[in-house]
Amino acid sequence: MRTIEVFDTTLRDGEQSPGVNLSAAEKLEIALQLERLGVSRIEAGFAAASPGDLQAIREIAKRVKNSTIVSLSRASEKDIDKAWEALRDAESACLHTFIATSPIHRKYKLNMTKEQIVERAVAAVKYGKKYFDMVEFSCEDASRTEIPFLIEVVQAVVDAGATIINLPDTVGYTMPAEYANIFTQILNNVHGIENVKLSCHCHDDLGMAVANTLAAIQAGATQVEGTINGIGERAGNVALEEVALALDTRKDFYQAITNLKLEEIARTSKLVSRLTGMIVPGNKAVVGANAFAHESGIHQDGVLKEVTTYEIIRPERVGVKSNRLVLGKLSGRHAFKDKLQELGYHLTQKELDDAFFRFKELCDRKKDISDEDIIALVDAKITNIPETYILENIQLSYGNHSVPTASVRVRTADGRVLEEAACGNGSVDSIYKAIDRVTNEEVVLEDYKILSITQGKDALGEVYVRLSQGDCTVQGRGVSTDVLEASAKAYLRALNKLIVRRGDAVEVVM
Ligand SMILES: CC(=O)SCCNC(=O)CCNC(=O)[C@H](O)C(C)(C)COP(=O)(O)OP(=O)(O)OC[C@H]1O[C@@H](n2cnc3c(N)ncnc32)[C@H](O)[C@@H]1OP(=O)(O)O
Ligand SMILES: CC(C)C(=O)C(=O)O
Repeated sequence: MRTIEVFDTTLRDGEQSPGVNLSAAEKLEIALQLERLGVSRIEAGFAAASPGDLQAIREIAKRVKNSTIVSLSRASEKDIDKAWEALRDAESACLHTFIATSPIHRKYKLNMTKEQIVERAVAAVKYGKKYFDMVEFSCEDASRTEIPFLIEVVQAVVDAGATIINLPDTVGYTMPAEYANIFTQILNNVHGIENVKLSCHCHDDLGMAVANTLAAIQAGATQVEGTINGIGERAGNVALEEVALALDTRKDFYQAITNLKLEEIARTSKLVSRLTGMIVPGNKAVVGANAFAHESGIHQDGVLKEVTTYEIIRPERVGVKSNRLVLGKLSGRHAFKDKLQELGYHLTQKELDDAFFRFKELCDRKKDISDEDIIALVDAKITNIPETYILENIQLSYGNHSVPTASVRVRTADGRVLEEAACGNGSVDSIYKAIDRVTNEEVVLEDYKILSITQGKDALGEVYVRLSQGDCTVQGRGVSTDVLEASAKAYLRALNKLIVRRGDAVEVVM
């Protein structure tokens, strides 16, 4: 089994994400977490970019002890001097110098001939070696460079003393087989390449970063460069957590692993997301909020029976506490029952079927079903009061210049359907007057309270009422996504209790 070294560039290429600008303190916090994650190298910044970046690299170099600290520099003495200034106190330091080698970059950006590129690359490596034992050289835009010229440049910088050679797919252009071929060609044609580390560095412009990285590893790369959460210039860099998990999960295929402490991945991802402001999409591999969530009934049933039916990574492996079965309209009875048991309910089959039916009804009205929704749904039924009146329908006419009018239809325990309408001082008052008429009851409304028990615009509302009739006082509770419906349910429930207390109730089966 080969061990692939991890070179993290979250603080350099990751910071090249538009909108991201980390302070020195934020960079240090991320660097310390990357050290805990176990990355071999931390590219902390580009020392020549600004005094602030130089200072941040310097702080990181002083504090981090177990990872090598790297600064990027152009192939220029001025930049390399700055990198040394930033890294001179590091326990372990590495210079990362680069120059573009592709025809497009040579012609349009650098305006240099092939000979000048080789000369500049060699000079930079030699100058860097005066300060640093470890010098990485990158052929920027390697994947669009003529392979014979790439071999020539790499041979020249290896001879000049580079200890790591990086072949970046700078613009995310290459395809896995092509990228693998570049590594094969370099390995087969550069003398002494076996004495240096060979690194891959992929961007995700065509969504190929992970595939290309894995292809390079298969072809012999010994170091992977990337960022946490895949942040970086344009479409980003390869997401290191995805590469690490692909290798870990498919050891059988790649015969290679990284030495990352995988259980630190979730924490690292959250920290990077929080400090950079780059939100991780829910469906992102390995670290997305939904990466270990199962939504549909058939999957949930499978996971409950044997987790490996639908999970190829155990959440604990990457530091996530557990998987989640998300209850919603696509869930089935197995997952619903499991959730009820987790919440402490042990229902009979009939109660379960009834609760499941009402759960599906709620799902059609509410997108996110929380534990509180389920508790409210079950509790509303579980108190088992015989229902003399069951609410069938409410209709309301309301306008700010008209008198609110409600029409209420109820079904009685013996099967009759009754309907009445009434006007009131407000919507709730009109509903309650219509219920009084339809039930032919005279009660006093002693108290009315409304609460939101779940969150969001479609939250469940909970209404409490207290009614009295003579000496008898009863309470009722109603729950619905609609507060007027919750109000009607609470009132009817209290009336049903009142009827039970008087001994008039017809026993109904739940
Ligand atoms: C693929 C990558 O991600 S590479 C890293 C990219 N990251 C960054 O650029 C972030 C940090 N950069 C910066 O702060 C600035 O660009 C600096 C400080 C490095 C340079 O700033 P300036 O001197 O104002 O130059 P500017 O950025 O406008 O242009 C880049 C110059 O460097 C030259 N250059 C580009 N790459 C290299 C290289 N690897 N080696 C030598 N020179 C290079 C360009 O040809 C251009 O030179 P010119 O001024 O003679 O035309
Ligand atoms: C400097 C190099 C390694 C780079 O970031 C790239 O080519 O994408």
